[in-house]
Amino acid sequence: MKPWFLVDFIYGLSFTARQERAVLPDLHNFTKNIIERRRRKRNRNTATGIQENNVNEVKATMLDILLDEEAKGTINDKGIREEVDTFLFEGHDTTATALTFIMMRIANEPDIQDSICEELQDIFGDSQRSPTIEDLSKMKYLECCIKESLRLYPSVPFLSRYLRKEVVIAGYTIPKNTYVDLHVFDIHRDPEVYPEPEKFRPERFLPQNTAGRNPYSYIPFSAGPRNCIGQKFATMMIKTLMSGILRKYRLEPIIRPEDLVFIADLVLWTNHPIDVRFRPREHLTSN
Ligand code: HEM
Repeated sequence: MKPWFLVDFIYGLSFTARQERAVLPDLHNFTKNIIERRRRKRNRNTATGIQENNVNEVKATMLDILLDEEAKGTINDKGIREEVDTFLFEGHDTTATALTFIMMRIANEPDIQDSICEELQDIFGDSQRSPTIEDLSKMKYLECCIKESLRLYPSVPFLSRYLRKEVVIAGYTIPKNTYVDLHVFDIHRDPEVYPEPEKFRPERFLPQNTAGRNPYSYIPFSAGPRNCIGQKFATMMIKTLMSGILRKYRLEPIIRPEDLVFIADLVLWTNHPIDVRFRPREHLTSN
């Protein structure tokens, strides 16, 4: 953090600000295209009388709600773009990072990988059908693995808040008007809450083992009024992708967890690629 960047004028002269100005038009065009495509589709549907929220049609999306509000004059084009930006950028890198780390870790935990595959075998048998929402809800063990992976590798490694009021925590007074960083990465490695914190133990998240645990000791999706709105969707995405991959491939390690060198940026990353080997499973049968 460079405190002098807090002064807009100084930041505006920096190399970082120049880079930002160079890439911003691409980013805005990407979002504008998404909004325009939806606007055109809605206009076409209005002209032809198609109801989007008819069960036989595509369901109404959050973007539709925003476009409805625009028609009522409660939000403008820029406001819609900012909302779409938030969803795209909060949702993309975080989920991609979570997937990368869980694949790496599962590749390094062959017994745990076998247990996930047994669960998938119970759900799907030898069928290659796509998962339904009900199938996803049956993936209890995979869900524990996702939670354990997000404990060790939280996509958002720290959260920042600006204190408008003075706060006293454990006898320490933090004055108002202070920026506070909450180090999720370290909170998730507290040995008093998670004995042998570096070990990958999905059973830490079985209901009988989470009862009584302080809810703020596990915050990969943050907590409170500004927590992640996409939490359930992200978990469903990861289950869909991981189950799809593990039904077809065995994951084998290339990089070891102890070799990771982390970078705590806005999203957790490493200063090197994270490679995993995909070995096709032989027993695949078609159905
Ligand atoms: C594994 C995947 C994800 C992780 C770990 C994650 C984590 C987080 C965290 C920690 C925050 C709070 C940031 C803060 O308090 O400063 C957040 C906010 C948010 N997330 Fe996610 N997220 C994920 C996926 C998604 C997805 C898929 C979406 C959208 C479909 C999404 C949408 C949002 C939005 C809109 C916010 C802002 C909420 C607000 O400020 O009120 N996230 N996310």
